[in-house]
Formats: sequence, C-alpha cells, structure tokens
Amino acid sequence: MRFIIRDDPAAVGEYVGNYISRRINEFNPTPEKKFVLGLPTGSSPIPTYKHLIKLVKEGKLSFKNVITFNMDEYVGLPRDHPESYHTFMFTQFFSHIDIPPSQVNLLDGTVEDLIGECNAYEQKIKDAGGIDLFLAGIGEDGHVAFNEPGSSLVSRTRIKTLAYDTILANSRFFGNDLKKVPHMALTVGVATVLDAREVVVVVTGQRKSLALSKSIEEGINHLTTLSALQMHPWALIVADEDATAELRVKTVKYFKSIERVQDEVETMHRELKKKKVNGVNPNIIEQVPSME
Ligand SMILES: N[C@@H]1[C@@H](O)[C@H](O)[C@@H](COP(=O)(O)O)O[C@@H]1O
Repeated sequence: MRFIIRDDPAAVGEYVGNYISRRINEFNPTPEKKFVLGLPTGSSPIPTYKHLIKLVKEGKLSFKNVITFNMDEYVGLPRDHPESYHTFMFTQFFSHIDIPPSQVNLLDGTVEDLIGECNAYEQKIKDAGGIDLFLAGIGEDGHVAFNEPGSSLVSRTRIKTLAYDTILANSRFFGNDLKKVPHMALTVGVATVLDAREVVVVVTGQRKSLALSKSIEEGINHLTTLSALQMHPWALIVADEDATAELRVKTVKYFKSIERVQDEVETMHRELKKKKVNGVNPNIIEQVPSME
C-alpha cells in the first residue's frame, strides 16, 4: 500500500486529480476500449473533482471514452432530490466535464426490485471489463462506500442499513434532522472495490484520523472495512496533515521517507511502459520491498 501526505485538502485534490488524469491518459482510452472509473460522493473528493474539471477545461484530459460507476446511493430518495448521490455527482462533477451521460452509472435506490438493481450493477461492471481505478473516501467509522462496521469483507453490491454514526454524520446535509436522513442505501461491496485493478482513497480532516489509523496501522477487520485495502495489490491512500493526527509519528515518518523512492519507481515504471519493453511486469511497483 502506498500512502502519500499533503498539506491540506486542496493539495490532496490536486495530487489525486493529477494522478487519475495521468492514469486515464496513459491508458489512452478509445471508443472500443474505454477506461472504467469507480467514483465516490462526499465532501472529501470535491477538491479532486474540481481539479479534474480544471484539467478537462484546459484540454489536458477528456472523459469521452471513460465509463463511470458510482459507489452508492440512498434508498428511497428520488434521483432529483437535492441530496441524492445522483444529484451530487451531476452538480459537482458530471455536468462540468465532457462525459456522455450514457457512460455514467449510478445505482437507483427508487426501484421496486432493489436486489435485482444490485445484481444488475455487478453484472454491468463485469460487462464493462471491470473497474480500472476505484476512487474512494472513508467514513468516520472507517467504512468504504456504505460498507458499515461488520460488513462482510467479501461483500458485493447490496442493500445496507446505515449505522447510527453515519446517519448522524450525514444529517448535516439534511438540515441536521435525523428523521430526514435515509436509513438504507445501495452500495458496492468491499469485494467490488477490491476487484478494481487500482484503488485510490482520499482521507482529509481530523475527524477521519482514527479511522485512518485503524485502516492502516492495525490488522484487517470487518469493523473498519477500509482496512481490507491491505489485501489489495495496488492501493494508494492520499491524506492531508490533519487526517494523520492519530497516526504514530513512526508511521508518518516512514511513509514520508519513502515517498521520493515511490515517485522514482513510478517514473521508472512509466518510462518502461512507454518504451514498451517486453516482459515487464506492470505491477513492478509492487516489487519494491520498502513499499509493501
Ligand atoms: N457513502 C459515503 C462514503 O462513500 C464517503 O466516503 C463518506 C464520507 O464522506 P465525507 O467525505 O463527506 O466525509 O460518506 C458516505 O458515507
């Protein structure tokens, strides 16, 4: 697992935005071979979305040949509700970039057959060739998507009842009225996230610091579902300084000290790819012992 620390949320957004942009451009997507991107909602990815929008406006990035799959959606909120994740994604991101709406996928929490909706979503991801890069955030209790504490670490897209802490955290978007916050959601599973070829997680703010510590400094545990990321062959967490408040000084020093080496290996990896050297393992980055 790679772990990068930046000063503040804006710097995190710039780093992650550039990272995703580089991945899409290196992939060189075409109408026949589209890049498949998994996306989250929440306040944490907003600076990343802002930076990606900027890159599109500057002509440095295009989403014309990108397919997106969002992580989750509330059950029972109409798609045009101001707090639905559907509305959030179009307001914050999709309306500002050049992605054809037909390539945007979001779960629909208003359909009658919610189980059928979840199963069809998993199938749609498979049919698209799997997710190339899944961007994620983290809940205050360490959840990824809506995989609340106690979720199976091999879970797939399904209906979840939200934890009280999550309802409380999300009530800020519903006029602080707990009764207005939906209590159920459709969410991709932990295994759906882990199936992606690459996972990038944005963690900002002090209120996420305990969850971050539990995810990377302790063992894999279904009470902190993001900790399952430790099993992923190519995961990256990008945090701001505030989010590191509960980490051991040793952990922060370690990851800061290897960042330079990580960058060098990334550059080497890119150069090798560019030269199309035969027989190069695309996961060469994983072979650097200091990064495991
Ligand atoms: N389902 C979403 C998660 O995907 C998101 O990571 C989390 C944190 O949101 P924020 O970034 O606003 O703290 O909120 C919700 O629970």
